Amino acid sequence: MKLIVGIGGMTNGGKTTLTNSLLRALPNCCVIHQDDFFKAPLFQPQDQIAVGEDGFKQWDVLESLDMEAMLDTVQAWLSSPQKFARAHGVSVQPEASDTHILLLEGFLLYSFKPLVDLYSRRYFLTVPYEECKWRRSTRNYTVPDPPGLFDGHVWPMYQKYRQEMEANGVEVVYLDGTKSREELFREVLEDIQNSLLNRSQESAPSSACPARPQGPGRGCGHRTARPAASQPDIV
Ligand SMILES: Nc1ncnc2c1ncn2[C@@H]1O[C@H](COP(=O)(O)OP(=O)(O)OP(=O)(O)O)[C@@H](O)[C@H]1O
Ligand SMILES: NC(=O)c1ccc[n+]([C@@H]2O[C@H](CO)[C@@H](O)[C@H]2O)c1
Repeated sequence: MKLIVGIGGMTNGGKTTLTNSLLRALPNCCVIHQDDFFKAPLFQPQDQIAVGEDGFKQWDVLESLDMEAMLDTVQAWLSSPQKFARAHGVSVQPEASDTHILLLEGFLLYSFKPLVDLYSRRYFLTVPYEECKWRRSTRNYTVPDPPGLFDGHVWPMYQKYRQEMEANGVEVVYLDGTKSREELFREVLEDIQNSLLNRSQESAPSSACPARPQGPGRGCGHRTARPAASQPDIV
């Protein structure tokens, strides 16, 4: 069973923090960080990041990311999660060897069409504007934010892409990033575990579920876990 989970949402919503906790807790779990696909690798010239009419480097637009390369990496995982795990130093747990989870972490996860349908779960972390701006001001990015970047570029692009995502009907599970790290972790871990349980019950041979009270084609009637909240599992 393969599950691709998106940990998306706004800058400084807490995506990396949550992702790292989930990575430690979930079996056979790999991660791909969208920030690794900026067209400006560390220690190389940043000439692929356009400068806008506002004078700011346009970091927060999809064109600044090599999304084809990110998609290739996801497809490498899909074609052999075992091999991908080994190559990324994740040791496969024998007792859960048929379960593989891929976390995608990033701020523009749901704006690149070829990726959108690959997710089994799409989470979207948000915090209020003031909190976001404050958290961002405390960060040290490899390329420091020039003065005015947040209000002039980062926040307007966040609003634009979020509006597009919603207008396109992409279903996400919103998470309140002002909750404690522990609460967010528990909430998402439980939801992913329920997805796994539902998936394994759906794929169980029908002989394991002789009584099908929900009628043909509706899956196993022994479902005990909370049903998936927002969209079917499709991987
Ligand atoms: N639940 C939380 N409550 C309070 N602070 C948090 C929480 N989660 C993360 N933080 C803090 O907020 C800041 C951003 O967290 P993190 O790096 O996880 O966010 P992010 O969404 O990955 O950011 P970006 O992708 O923009 O770098 C960090 O200083 C982190 O310690
Ligand atoms: N990771 C980087 O190289 C980098 C460089 C410049 C800006 N950023 C910011 O990262 C955020 C996404 O995590 C975006 O809001 C970028 O502005 C990242």
